[in-house]
Amino acid sequence: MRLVLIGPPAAGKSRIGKRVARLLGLPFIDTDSLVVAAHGPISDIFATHGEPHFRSLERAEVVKALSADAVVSFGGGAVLDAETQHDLARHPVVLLTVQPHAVLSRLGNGKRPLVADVESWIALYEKRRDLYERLADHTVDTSDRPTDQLAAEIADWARQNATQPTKESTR
Ligand SMILES: Nc1ncnc2c1ncn2[C@@H]1O[C@H](COP(=O)(O)OP(=O)(O)O)[C@@H](O)[C@H]1O
Ligand SMILES: O=C(O)C1=C[C@@H](OP(=O)(O)O)[C@@H](O)[C@H](O)C1
Ligand SMILES: [Mg+2]
Repeated sequence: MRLVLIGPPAAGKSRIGKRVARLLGLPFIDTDSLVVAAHGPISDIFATHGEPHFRSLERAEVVKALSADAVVSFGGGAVLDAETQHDLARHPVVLLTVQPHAVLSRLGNGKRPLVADVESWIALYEKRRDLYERLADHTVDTSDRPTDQLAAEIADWARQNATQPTKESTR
């Protein structure tokens, strides 16, 4: 079984994905963690080489991640890649959303070069919203519920829906 979590920064993809993986007894893969392990901090990559370079490193890790039976949490912008969009048609995709009121307290660590504050987060989300929704098979809002509860709900959805070999015929 494979499950992919997408959504805007601070939606909880990394934290909730890890818990979902544990509940399903699957490995957990976070594409950002793979990029950091191979190339160093994301903010350094953006500062030194720019966003397009980060996106190509990210795409390479997405390809590796999608070849494993695992719960895979993407970085928020991984879905901008056209080939990744195409690849996602073959995988069950859960979109995690979060509302602006819940974002501020989650943006603490300054590790996200594209979202310095809630205003930039809103602008980024508005630009990507249609894309996220188009790619998703199931959507869960994470604004006002504890991560354990959200992870249990997503794991239940996955048990019922994520074992189909393909969803392309339903698109
Ligand atoms: N449901 C939630 N309720 C409260 N805080 C959350 C929730 N989900 C995630 N967080 C917190 O929000 C921050 C961002 O979560 P993270 O998993 O890194 O998001 P993403 O990977 O989508 O950017 C982290 O500090 C995390 O602990
Ligand atoms: O949305 C984006 O473009 C990004 C989201 C980040 O990951 P999270 O969504 O896990 O914060 C990280 O990949 C990078 O800072 C770019
Ligand atoms: Mg993350």
